[in-house]
Amino acid sequence: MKTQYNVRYAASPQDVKSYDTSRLRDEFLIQNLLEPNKINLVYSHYDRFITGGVVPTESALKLEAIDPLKADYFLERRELGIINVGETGTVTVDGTSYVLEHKEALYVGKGNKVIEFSSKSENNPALFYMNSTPAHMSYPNKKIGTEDVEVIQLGAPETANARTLRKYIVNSVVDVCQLQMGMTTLKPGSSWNTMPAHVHDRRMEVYFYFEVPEDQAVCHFMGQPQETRHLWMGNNEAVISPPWSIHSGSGTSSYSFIWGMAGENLDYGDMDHCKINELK
Ligand SMILES: O=C(O)C(=O)C[C@H](O)C(=O)CO
Ligand SMILES: [Zn+2]
Repeated sequence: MKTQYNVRYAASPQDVKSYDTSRLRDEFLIQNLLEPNKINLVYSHYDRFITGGVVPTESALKLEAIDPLKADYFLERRELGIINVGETGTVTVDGTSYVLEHKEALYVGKGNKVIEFSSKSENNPALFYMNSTPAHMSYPNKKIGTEDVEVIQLGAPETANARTLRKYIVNSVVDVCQLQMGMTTLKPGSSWNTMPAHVHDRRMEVYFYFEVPEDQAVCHFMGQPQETRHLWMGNNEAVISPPWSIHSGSGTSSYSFIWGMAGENLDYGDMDHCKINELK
């Protein structure tokens, strides 16, 4: 089987308080997303958000509908965002090909039937990271190059949180139903992302950490602001953040991550910030 998937259910914050390390990791951590010649998908019941990884090597890989969708094709009722974190690759959507270089993205609207992924080089493949959410209408497909993104600088070296945030799939760049995606890169010497931390009860979120050196790690914090937990994460791993949870991390080196969100609104700035000195 070239397409593999698993399902994650939603949990109440009251229940999550009692999870031990392995239960916390089983419920929220997503490992082994990027495997050669495979499409790996995780279907979360938080906003029915799908997190995926596609690594085409010897042949093209086709995105098939998975059983939980009970759909004739994957995008029958969904939209899709793809960011290539590997080498040059191509995504073909109903016969139209989009070449995605490293850190380029593609938005694919509801209703597109045949989505295929390929790499220019089998030995240096594309690494397609994907997020997909239910969609109520069909918006045009759009490639988002590195020059199309909205870039903001956040944090400062003094607070170890200097970082560059790039908005790829937001409604000021591309028409979308509910999906938002972007990428944040820590500046050398800074370790903290998303600090001050925030929650947004209106949206869930998934973070995918990459560019984490092999022998380094990111400690990701989740949970209600006064009841936090942590998960140690390695390169190319993702973590599901429920709407009631903070999502913030500190790395033992600089790193990047892709954030993806879905839910009640498309307002990137709709966040309830937490006072750093009140976190528990
Ligand atoms: O570094 C940051 O801050 C982020 O990247 C925050 C995410 O974009 C986010 O959590 C949006 O809700
Ligand atoms: Zn957030």
